[in-house]
Amino acid sequence: MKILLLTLFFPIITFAQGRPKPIQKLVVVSSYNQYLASVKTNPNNELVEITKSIPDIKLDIRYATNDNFMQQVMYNQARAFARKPVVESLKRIQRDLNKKGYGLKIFDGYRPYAITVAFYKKASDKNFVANPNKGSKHNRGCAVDLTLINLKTGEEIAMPTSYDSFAAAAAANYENVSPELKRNRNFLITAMQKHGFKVLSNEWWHFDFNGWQNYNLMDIPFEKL
Ligand SMILES: C[C@@H](N)C(=O)N[C@H](C)C(=O)O
Ligand SMILES: [Zn+2]
Repeated sequence: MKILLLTLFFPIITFAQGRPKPIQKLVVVSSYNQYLASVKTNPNNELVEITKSIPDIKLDIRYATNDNFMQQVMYNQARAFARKPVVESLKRIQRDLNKKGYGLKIFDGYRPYAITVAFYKKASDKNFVANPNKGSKHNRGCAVDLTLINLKTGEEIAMPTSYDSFAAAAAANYENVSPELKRNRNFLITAMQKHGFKVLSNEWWHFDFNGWQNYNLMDIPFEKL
């Protein structure tokens, strides 16, 4: 009986153990018509231009300038987009912050997949850029890079590092910073968390929108949107 059971189960076990995990093919939407169809099916898929929904929000789109870690212009247009529910949440955050004398400044939103590929190729430290094998939440229109400004002066609120610094102090829970910087960073993180965003552990400025898994990776340039 024992032998019979072993003979029956052995091939199944080896098959299950020996079979390599199926490689998941990455789906990246690069057709504008396919994107339009997805919006028709679900209006939440729309990539909304952030300034159209929040006209008073400040932009500093570094990837449309040379002033970024790539030291080259990556975007032809200084624009920022995100999926509809992401922008709606940003609007609520901006409203909350404005009441306290602060505002948001956006460094980046939706990022076409091809840009993530270029980042990964050139970045000196791959811990600060998404691996194209998985793609970035920016490619899904579900991540934003941002900071706080003083509403009266328009000046940035001091943070532990500059944007896109590859330093250890960029970590969202880095301890060895002054009480003031820690307060500012935590104030931003709390304001974002309240409306559905989660900070990236090694980048205080990068926030992923909860539910990003429901959105496809995209490779459509800003010019088409
Ligand atoms: C490149 C940096 N601003 C960034 O967004 N990094 C994360 C990890 C990403 O590429 O998704
Ligand atoms: Zn980011």
